[in-house]
Amino acid sequence: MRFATLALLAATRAAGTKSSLGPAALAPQQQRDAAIDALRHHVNEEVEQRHLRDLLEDEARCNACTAEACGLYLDFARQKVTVHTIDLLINVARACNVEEKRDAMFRGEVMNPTENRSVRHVSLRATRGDPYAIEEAQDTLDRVLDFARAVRSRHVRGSSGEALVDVVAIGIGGSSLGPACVHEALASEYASEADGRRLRFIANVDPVETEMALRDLDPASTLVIVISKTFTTKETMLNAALVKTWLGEQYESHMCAVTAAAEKARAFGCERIFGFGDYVGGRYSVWSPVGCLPLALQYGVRPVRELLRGARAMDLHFREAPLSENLPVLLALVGFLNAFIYERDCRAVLPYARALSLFPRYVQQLEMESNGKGVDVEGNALTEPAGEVVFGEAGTPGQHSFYQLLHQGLRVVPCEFLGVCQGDGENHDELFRNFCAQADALALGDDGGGDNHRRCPGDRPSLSLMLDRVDAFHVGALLALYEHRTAAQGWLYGVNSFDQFGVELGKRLAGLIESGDAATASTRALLARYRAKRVARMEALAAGGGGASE
Ligand SMILES: O=P(O)(O)OC[C@H]1O[C@](O)(CO)[C@@H](O)[C@@H]1O
Repeated sequence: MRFATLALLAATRAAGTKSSLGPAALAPQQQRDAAIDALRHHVNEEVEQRHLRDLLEDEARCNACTAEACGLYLDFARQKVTVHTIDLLINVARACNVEEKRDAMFRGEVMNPTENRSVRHVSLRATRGDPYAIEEAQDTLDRVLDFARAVRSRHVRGSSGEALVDVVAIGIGGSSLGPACVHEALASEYASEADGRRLRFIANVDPVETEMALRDLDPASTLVIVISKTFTTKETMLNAALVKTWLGEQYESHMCAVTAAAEKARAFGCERIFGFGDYVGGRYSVWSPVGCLPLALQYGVRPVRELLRGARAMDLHFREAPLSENLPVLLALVGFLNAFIYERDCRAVLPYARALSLFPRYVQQLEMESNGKGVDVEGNALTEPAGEVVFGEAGTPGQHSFYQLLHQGLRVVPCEFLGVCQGDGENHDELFRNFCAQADALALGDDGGGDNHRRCPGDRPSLSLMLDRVDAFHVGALLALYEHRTAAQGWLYGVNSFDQFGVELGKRLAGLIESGDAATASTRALLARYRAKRVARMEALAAGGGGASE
């Protein structure tokens, strides 16, 4: 356990009772340090040594470790907490001004100081009367939905006069992961709304991705959406250029753009443009035309409205529920406890629902790009790491793969299990049994009948989150829950969750390589080999061979 602020704790104790140095008497940083030290001390003395097997026997404690909102039910009884730990965690949230920061975010204050931006994705799912609604965003949504209606009713035609039916969405990072995750989530429940339409995503600059996405699509009946907030992202621009060529000379009527840089989109050849403000970060943009346009084209207006309604319901809950019942805050506190106090570097997100199979990837960007920071919001080096390595996959296949490490490895990986109530038949029942059983197995463990090879130590923390069903409303609520959790956990860490300068360096070095100025001898050698192999392949082709045995 790290004790970066032990000195302050010692000073606090030396100065007398807790109340003599209570929160009100301390500066903000000291309040935070004191609250964290109190939590650390309690965990160290009263919780860490207690096995989850014992903690789970206390029924009152189990009941205290639940909360519910918007059709999502949280059970964190399998976390290494007592009822008192929850109180101390909430003290940490208060000392970090989580409520004040949340309110400032909703008011539209600058929450991203390094880029001098407000953070207003909540306004995208507001209704017109909400105090934090933005008229321009509401107008854009209306335009998006009108356009989707027109396309779906076959009134929008391509250059040859055919109606545009299938959609290819080109974008990367936040301009892809959210929309793709929701698309996958809705595919089964809203199959009849899709009515045979196809929605494909192209993110990776690997040309195989484009080839696979376009395979069996007809350019004459395909609408292409180039999604890029900046309209400068190299991968997206290269993929868009490839697809533009595939569309042929009359590409204009087949293309539209979603961007905050309309001029650049126009220069690329897109006339139909749906914008959004720079107050919406890429990874928080699924509620803008970034997500609403492809999803409304695929599933129609109603599911998109439901998605926004679910997210808005979570916004209201986040704004109004007391901290002890507030789902995003509780998730953030549990995450912080595991990462910061118990020093667990990884976290697994494990949906027991095929529909949520892209959710771990979505959360991965959301959290790792938001909270994977090395300095605090003022630029001071952090003394303890922020952010966790997030990974995961859907359903029982993981149990036959990486769960081995979860059960017996010495690395403890806190898990988040997502289960769904709705679902029929023996297979779904089995899925749900596994959702429950894995959480218990991790917590309880087993002595393996005295055989060390078979022994599972247990005492591995997890939480269980249950959705009533995977429909657009609950998916909206779920994504908004994780967005707010990410922001709240960022405030606990003290970082700016809304910039991402770390991703720039790799882009710059790729640019240097392009201009013949590779940064290291190792890279120069890799490039030389790459080029030599290409030359050999060309020579083999010219000589009539396939180059297969080069
Ligand atoms: O929408 P854009 O500007 O193409 O950016 C795509 C993604 O690239 C990133 O900036 C990271 O490189 C993400 O934050 C963003 O979601």
